[in-house]
Amino acid sequence: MNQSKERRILNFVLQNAVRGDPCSVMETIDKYCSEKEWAMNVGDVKGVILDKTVEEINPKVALELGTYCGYSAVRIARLLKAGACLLTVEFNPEFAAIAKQMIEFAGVQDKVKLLEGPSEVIIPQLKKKYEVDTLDFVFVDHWKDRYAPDTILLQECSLLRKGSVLLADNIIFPGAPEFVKYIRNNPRFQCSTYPSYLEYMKVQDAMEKAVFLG
Ligand SMILES: O=C(NC/C=C/[C@H]1O[C@@H](n2ccc(=O)cc2)[C@H](O)[C@@H]1O)c1cc([N+](=O)[O-])cc(O)c1O
Ligand SMILES: [Mg+2]
Repeated sequence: MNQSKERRILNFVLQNAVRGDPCSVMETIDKYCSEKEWAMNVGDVKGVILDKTVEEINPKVALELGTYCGYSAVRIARLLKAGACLLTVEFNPEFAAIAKQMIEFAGVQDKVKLLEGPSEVIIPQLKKKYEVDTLDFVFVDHWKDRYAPDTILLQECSLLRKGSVLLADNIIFPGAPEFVKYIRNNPRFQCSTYPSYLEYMKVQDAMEKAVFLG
């Protein structure tokens, strides 16, 4: 049976990127997805907003919802300081297997823990099973109708502390209207919007940054 797009992206990286070099892996994925097959990586334009947010926070414990092929996991992990870690949640076994190989090829596997399962199952396990106290940073990039319920779940599980930062992708396209309505009207979050462009396309998109006020 013919291989998936995600498998083709991984193979292109394995054949063309420099092993152990996260930037090379990111550039190679961006090259493939802008020239050959579009894919829903955060990409090189919105990726700069992600970079700046991670560098500003310098998180010790970061969470990503929606690993996909591992592009943003590599992007985030390359910026983490010694002793810091990224927990990334993926529930599609095929994508998880691809992301695992992508993360290892990039050489950031010591900073990344890939958790397989749906976010609504994994989030309540973070404290006891994965020994998380609170999260410094959360990159939200999974199913758009899960953004709001999972933000609520993070609070219910006491995983956010004063100053925890959420960064959500795709606020404009495909859009996450329930999340935007929830977060911007919630006095416990300080929100700011970063207009940008959809990965690999001349289509408007934006990222939303929400700081939990405790
Ligand atoms: O739909 C989008 N993203 C959904 C991502 C979903 C990913 O999150 C995982 N997951 C992990 C845990 C879960 O609980 C649920 C899903 C899924 O298995 C998938 O790997 C999207 C679409 C466009 N677009 O242009 O169409 C652009 C983007 O940047 C996007 O992010
Ligand atoms: Mg996205």
